Amino acid sequence: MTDRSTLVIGTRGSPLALAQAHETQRRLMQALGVEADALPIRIIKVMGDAIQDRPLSEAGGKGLFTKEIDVAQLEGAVDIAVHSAKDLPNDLPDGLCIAGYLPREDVRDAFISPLCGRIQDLPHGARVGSASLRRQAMIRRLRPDLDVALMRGNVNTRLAKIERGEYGATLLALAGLKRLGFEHHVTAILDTEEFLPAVGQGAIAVTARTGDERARAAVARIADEATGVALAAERAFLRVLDGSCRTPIAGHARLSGSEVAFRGMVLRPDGSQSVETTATGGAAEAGRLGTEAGHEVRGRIPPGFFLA
Ligand SMILES: NCc1[nH]cc(CCC(=O)O)c1CC(=O)O
Repeated sequence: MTDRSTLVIGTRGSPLALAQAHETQRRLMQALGVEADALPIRIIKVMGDAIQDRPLSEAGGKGLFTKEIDVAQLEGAVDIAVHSAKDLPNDLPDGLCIAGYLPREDVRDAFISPLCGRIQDLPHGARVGSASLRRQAMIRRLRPDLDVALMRGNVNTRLAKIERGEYGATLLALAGLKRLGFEHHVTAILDTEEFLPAVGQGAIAVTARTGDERARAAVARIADEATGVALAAERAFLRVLDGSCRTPIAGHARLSGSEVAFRGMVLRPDGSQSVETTATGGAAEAGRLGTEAGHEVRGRIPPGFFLA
């Protein structure tokens, strides 16, 4: 266990992860009325940042962005950890829990290209880079003629690849671009109607040891209820459908008043087919809503759907 007077924040070392850790630190300083030195940030190296030459879906295993942080947290080297909700596996290891989510950033994807203003206007066969199976399938659905290629690396690296002309366009989460101050790189923001975001996109999850009441109470002070409700629905949907990390899945829940509206989708990797559902229900039932939506979609997936 670390010093009682401090709460050590664990994070990956990518620029976006650090921005998210600093946002968490800032919010905790304000909520708890303490200085930054009471909330030290400790960077932990993770496998997902080391592998840059292949899709992470081929690198094997879940939690490539979280495992080493989980270990540090369970050993007591860090007390809370800051994760992009999107990169958090369905099941946390025993002994860790999501203590809260920060208020969600914009959930939408951004289109970035020096060539044109919209995916629809890209030249025939243009090379579009993305590492996300969901984005690859969605792009192919809109434009089967494009050359959709793997693009790895953190947000900064990907923007550099566009600037060097290695790719004609890419898609990135608007949330990450905003947090890095890179909004000016955005060519167009994609409506959730035509381009459904990933489960958890734009949300930051803060984890703690299940038995660490002090850390959990601190995070509860900065936790956003509406984001928690939306994420309960989205993560429940993912849990039902994600047999593997090779499945293009999208899902987005929104809370208005006490009602949750959810939309979820699975796509064939080549974008030729998709199965989609919408559901609404009470906020208290968000998890069940997502689970039922998942079962409903799963029941309509044709045989061989994912084997494109
Ligand atoms: N998988 C990488 C990742 N994890 C979270 C974000 C962006 C921030 C977010 O969605 O909260 C990104 C980059 C991207 O998809 O553009």
